[in-house]
Amino acid sequence: MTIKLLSVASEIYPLIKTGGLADVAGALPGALARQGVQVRTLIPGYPAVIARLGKAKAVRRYDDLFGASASVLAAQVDGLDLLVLDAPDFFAREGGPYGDHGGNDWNDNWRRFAALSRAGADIAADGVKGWRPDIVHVHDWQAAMTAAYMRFGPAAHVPKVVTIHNLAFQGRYSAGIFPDLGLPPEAWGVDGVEYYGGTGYLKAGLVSADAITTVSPSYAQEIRSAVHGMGLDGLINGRVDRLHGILNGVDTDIWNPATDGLIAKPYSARALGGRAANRRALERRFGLDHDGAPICIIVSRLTWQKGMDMMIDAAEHLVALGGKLAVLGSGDHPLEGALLGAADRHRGRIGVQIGYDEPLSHLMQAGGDAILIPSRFEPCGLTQLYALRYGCVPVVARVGGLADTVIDANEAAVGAGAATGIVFTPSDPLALHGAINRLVDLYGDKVAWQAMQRAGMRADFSWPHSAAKYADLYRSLIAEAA
Ligand SMILES: Nc1ncnc2c1ncn2[C@@H]1O[C@H](COP(=O)(O)OP(=O)(O)O[C@H]2O[C@H](CO)[C@@H](O)[C@H](O)[C@H]2O)[C@@H](O)[C@H]1O
Repeated sequence: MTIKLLSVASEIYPLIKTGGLADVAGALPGALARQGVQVRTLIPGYPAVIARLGKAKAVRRYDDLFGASASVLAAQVDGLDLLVLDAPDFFAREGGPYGDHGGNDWNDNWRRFAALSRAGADIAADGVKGWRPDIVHVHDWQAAMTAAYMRFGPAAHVPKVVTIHNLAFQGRYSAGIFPDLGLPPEAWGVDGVEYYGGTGYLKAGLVSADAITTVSPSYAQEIRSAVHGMGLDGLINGRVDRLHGILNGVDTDIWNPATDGLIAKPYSARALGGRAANRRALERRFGLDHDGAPICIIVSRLTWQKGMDMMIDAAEHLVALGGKLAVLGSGDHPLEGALLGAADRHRGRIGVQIGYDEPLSHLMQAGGDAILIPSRFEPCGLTQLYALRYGCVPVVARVGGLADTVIDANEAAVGAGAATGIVFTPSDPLALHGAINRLVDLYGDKVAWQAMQRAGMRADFSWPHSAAKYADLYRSLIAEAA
């Protein structure tokens, strides 16, 4: 039996992306189709989305959705079956999906994402033009309230899955918004949307879901602890029988060094020599010296989560050892400034580009020798998966999905040809320095290094395995609800 699934997300690649959530929301529908799951994805009608719609049909209209007139448009874009919440009052704005160009969150985000979630629950209840979902899968706090609206409304019987991509973002607001959310009074309370005296969107989703998933097995364990649970560990432990860790995958149509049109020269594990042209292109792009020293790359949000504050010292250390560094990212302004300062001090050795540049991220994976990911926590991490596929050796902290996907180059693993990267713990400056020492040493041993590159390129983190796990989960929840 084909399963009809409504996915609700606040971003989706290739239409709108600020991070890994978009990659997952964009790749899962195709992977799930091969598992007999037909996905339609509800997303907000940001300008970038509306611009791509072409011929779209209004399949639902609202005169007053949290004070705005809105409609749901159905369209196919790049093979994605989309339902777009077109609500210009909420989404037709200059800036990013969550805030203005200056990085300030919109102050009506509570209303914008309650509206998205309300629309999701309405589609779950009524369907659109005869299409009714058998199950609803929502992503992160921006969509999590869908599960609460469903639970306290006519779609209560439809199974709901909430996926946590990052517990650090929870959608916490004051208690004062509750009367405007349009939920019944019984939704207020410890088993509902109330969260430490305020309103918690992700929390409301987690208590309302039939299954909670997160994006790696290790992170599923870690969030049960106070250190990584970010205030929700009690709730998560109480629902542990409903908790699943399913690893993200790589969209191998987009991330394939043999066919990638965004890199200087395609290559494969058998013909690694092709990387040299990408390496040179990367050096040119970042103004790095042309020499044989290892090039480390960073493609990341520049934040505390990603351990980027540790990178300022670590960059000095890498340069002192003769290495080079190319950074692409944006985020905390002081960190951006500090990295630019390091690049100024070390011309030819450190290059920094502040901003978001999808094509450049491909060239970096293809030309970099190693990618540095010193995250303090990492629900899954996608850049190490792309790196593995591109023969760019990951140097990662042993947390979350990083721990689940990279095999450390200890003596035994190197001897067995199994090593795929360098894994260090804890996520602190000392251990990061140690990892950089190991990286520079290992890079000097060309045979061991290439063996590591090839082992990483052979590792299979494509979507079929994970999509099968999601499909099994959906089938069991549908059977349970029947
Ligand atoms: N400046 C830039 N220019 C171009 N591309 C850039 C970029 N900065 C980042 N990217 C890209 O954005 C994505 C980031 O994905 P990650 O999984 O690493 O982290 P993120 O923290 O956003 O996602 C959260 O959700 C995902 C999905 O579940 C989890 O893997 C992760 O652990 C969790 O923190 C990658 O595709 C990367 O290439």
